[in-house]
Amino acid sequence: MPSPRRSVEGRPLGASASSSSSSNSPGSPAHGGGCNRFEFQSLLSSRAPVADPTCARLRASESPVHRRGSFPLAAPGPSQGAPLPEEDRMDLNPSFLGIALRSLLAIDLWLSKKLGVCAGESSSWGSGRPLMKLLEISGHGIPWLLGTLYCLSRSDSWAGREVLMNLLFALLLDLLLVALIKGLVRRRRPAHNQMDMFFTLSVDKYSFPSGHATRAALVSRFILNHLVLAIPLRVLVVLWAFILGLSRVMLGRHNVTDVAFGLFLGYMQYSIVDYCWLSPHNVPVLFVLWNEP
Ligand SMILES: CC(C)=CCC/C(C)=C/COP(=O)(O)O
Repeated sequence: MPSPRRSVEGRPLGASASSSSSSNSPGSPAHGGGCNRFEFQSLLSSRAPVADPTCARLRASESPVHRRGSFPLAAPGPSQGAPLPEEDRMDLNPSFLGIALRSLLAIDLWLSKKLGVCAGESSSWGSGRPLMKLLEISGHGIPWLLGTLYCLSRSDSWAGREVLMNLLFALLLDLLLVALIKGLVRRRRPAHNQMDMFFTLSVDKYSFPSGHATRAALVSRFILNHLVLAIPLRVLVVLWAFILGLSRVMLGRHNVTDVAFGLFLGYMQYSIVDYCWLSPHNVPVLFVLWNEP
C-alpha cells in the first residue's frame, strides 16, 4: 500500500496516484516515473524518507553518478540508517571552483594523452622520439650548469662574469624551487611515460611542474634581457622555449598543466633573479675569486 508522500509542490503523491484512473501516467510507478519523483525528492531534501526500497535501489544503481563511483545521490532516509554525513551533503552541491578544477583536470589528462604522440617507439609519432630527446637534452640542467661554469672560468670581463654569475644563481634557484614544489605536490608522471630520462634527481619521478619548462622560460627571458641578439635569433629563443615545453607533453613526460605552470614559474623566477641581481657592489665576496681583468 502506497504511503502518503509529499510531491515537490507539497501535494500528497500517494493520493493522486491511487485516485488516478491511468496507472501509466507519467509519475506513476507503473510508468517508471514514480522513481523520477523520488529522485526530485531526494535531491531537494536529503532527509526525505524513501518509502519504496525497490525504487531506491533502482535509482541508486541507475544513476550515472552512482555508476562512476562518486558521491551518492540517494541519501539513506531515517528508515535506512543515519542521516547523510555533512561532507556528503556538501558534495551534492559542489562549489563552482571545485567543478571548474575537476573539469580542468579532466581536460588536462585527456589532452595530454592525445598529445603524447612520441611517448613510445610504437606511438603514432614514435619515429620523432629521438628528436624530442635531443630537445630534452637542450633544456636539461646538467649542460646548462656545466656550460655556465665553463664560460665563467673563461670570461675575461667583469660585465661577462657578473651576467654569468647571475645565470648560475638563476639555474640553482630554479633547481631548488622545482624540487621543492615537486616534493610538495607529488603529482605522478603520466602513465604512458617511459622513465628513460638522462640524469634525474629523486624528485624527478614527479611531474608538477616541468623542470625543463621552468628552465626554458627562465633562460630565454634571461638571454633576451642580457644578450644583444638580432630579431630572428630572439624569435628562435622564444620558439625554443615553447617547443621544448610542447615536447615534454609529446614525449609523455608531462601533462599540459605541468608545462603551462612550468613556463609561468620560469618566467616569474627571472623577476626574482632580476630583483636580487648579484654584483661586485652588493656581494663582493662572490667576485673576489677574480683579479681585475
Ligand atoms: C640533475 C640536474 C642538475 C637536473 C635535473 C634535470 C631534470 C631531469 C629535470 C626534470 O625535468 P622535467 O620535470 O621537465 O622532466
